[in-house]
Amino acid sequence: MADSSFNNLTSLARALSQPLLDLGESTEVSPTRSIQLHPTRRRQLSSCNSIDVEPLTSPTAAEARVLVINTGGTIGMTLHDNVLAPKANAFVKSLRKLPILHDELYAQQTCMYEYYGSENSLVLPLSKDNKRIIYNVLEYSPLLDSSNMTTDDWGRIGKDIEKNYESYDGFVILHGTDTMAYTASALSFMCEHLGKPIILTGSQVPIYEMRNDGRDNLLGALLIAGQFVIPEVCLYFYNKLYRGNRVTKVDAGSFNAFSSPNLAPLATAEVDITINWDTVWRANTTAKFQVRTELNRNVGLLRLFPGITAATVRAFLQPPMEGVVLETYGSGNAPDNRSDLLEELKKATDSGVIIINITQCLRGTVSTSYNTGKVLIDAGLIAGGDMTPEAALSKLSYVLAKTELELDAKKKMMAQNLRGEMNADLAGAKLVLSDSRFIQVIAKSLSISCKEELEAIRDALTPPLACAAAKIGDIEAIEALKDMGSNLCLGDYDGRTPLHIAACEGHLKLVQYLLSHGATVYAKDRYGDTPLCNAVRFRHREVVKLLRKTGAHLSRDELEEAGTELCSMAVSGDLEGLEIWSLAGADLKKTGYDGRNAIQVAQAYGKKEVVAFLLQLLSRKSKNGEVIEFTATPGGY
Ligand SMILES: NC(=O)C[C@H](N)C(=O)O
Repeated sequence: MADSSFNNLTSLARALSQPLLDLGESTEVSPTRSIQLHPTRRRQLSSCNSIDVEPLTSPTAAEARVLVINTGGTIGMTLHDNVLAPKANAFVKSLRKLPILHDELYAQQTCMYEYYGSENSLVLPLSKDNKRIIYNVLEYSPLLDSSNMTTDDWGRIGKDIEKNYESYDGFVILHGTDTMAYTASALSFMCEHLGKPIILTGSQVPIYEMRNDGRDNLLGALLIAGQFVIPEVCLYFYNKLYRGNRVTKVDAGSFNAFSSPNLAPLATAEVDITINWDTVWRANTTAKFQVRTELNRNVGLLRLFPGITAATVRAFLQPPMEGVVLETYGSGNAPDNRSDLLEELKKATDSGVIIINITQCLRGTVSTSYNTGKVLIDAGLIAGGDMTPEAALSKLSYVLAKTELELDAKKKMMAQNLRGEMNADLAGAKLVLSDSRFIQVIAKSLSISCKEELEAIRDALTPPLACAAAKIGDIEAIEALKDMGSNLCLGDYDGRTPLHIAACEGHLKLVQYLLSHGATVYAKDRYGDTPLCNAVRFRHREVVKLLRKTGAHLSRDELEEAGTELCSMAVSGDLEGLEIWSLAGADLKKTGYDGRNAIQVAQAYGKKEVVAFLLQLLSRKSKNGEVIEFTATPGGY
């Protein structure tokens, strides 16, 4: 019954998805995460009554965690002998004294330092959306002016994110502005299958000065990193969030220092923070997050200028050069009457140097509209579209380091849009829901005419429709909704996304589909549950495995709680439950509330088959490729 009525809905949705009127851009609601305090933290919170403080006004405000990596830059500089230089070990101390960046009372009332460490933990005041963003600052030594940064520093940042990936909801990188666009571009390529926000920011005036842009930039970056699942490397500056590989520094003396000439901002922080979800890169993979730190340094940027000599070009293209970004005129043009130059370029590409053609213009793309552009294609150059020089260079460095690839595969990768760094072919651009007849028929029947009301209807309707389709595993219906422009990572009124529902129901194929079309494994519903928690609870083994493969993980609190859960399953002989929890990443040796682990409890209750099963699971579990063997000891574990 439910199926057939939904099929009708599906065909209705599909039939009505034809464009009728142009009603402007779709601006879907944000998949804001509802991060609630987990029982462990709540218990910790309720037991911390040793401190004589006022009772909490909002004890159940959701908490999110952000890691701030402070690499240096003006934001943390002070004047010495009339020049600015980074000052070590001063940043956190100064933030503690700023009420907009740290709420000491909340930290005290919730015994936050006991739980998250006292040295570098801070907490923002309650956000407009009733969220608490707890952040830890990891300060590098030495702090660097970003002009001193090298590819090794990018690698260090990447590794630190990888190491801490599962413990935080988002990452903020404090960085000097001078080379921030390079680092943002490089990280966007190095971070493969990213599912969480990484936001670079800094300032033009040190945070220690009375008038500065550092406080606002840090605050905005933290609020976005802690509240929105934007799976991208971004740059936040002067109230705007940009895609990191689209920006370039355009002003040395203004707070508005960056520009993203070929892509509108991903978000703006005005009275409200508005995310442009249509532009945000959507996850499309079931692979796990990883950071590639190998980068090829034999790359360079060469800017054409009238009268450049063939000798200069030849010298630049000499070994060990392996990849060059050639900045050409206008829409990708070079002199077609300079065979000496073109020959040098051709010789280099023939010998295996990859040369990417990008424009010297701030805005626009390379094309082959002119013969002066076509000659470069004939010389073996690859069109770099509308990439910034920073993006093109770091992409080249990343792609050339993939030693497992042949030259042709590397060239192909360079021409592809890997992380939204270049404009994909816009032919066949997707329909947005506001263009569809479906929404307009509803709007008409409700006598709705203005764009805002229409958007409100659309945002209210599509997530529950997608969830209803997910309930019965109807991939076609989900596909129809997606084609109408629906964002599949949006949740219903309880923050439950189609992925949550599909995980509960065990629809493996749909889970696979959703993960390949924008759903995020990091979505949390109103109760703080992730799709992984749901799949575990409803015992869908294969779904658990797929979500884990995609990078889903239990939170620190859930891992803590797992000990007690495992013990009670051991007592009841619930082998299936034990296996599912183990697959989800629970530590089978984790102790429960009475200090015993599941094996000890099973032994105490004489559950021999449970002990044997747990031992078998443990011996199967491998860490870093090593099989961990456990043998029963008379005293237990
Ligand atoms: N505003 C800044 O951060 C500039 C500084 N020289 C840097 O890039 O580290």
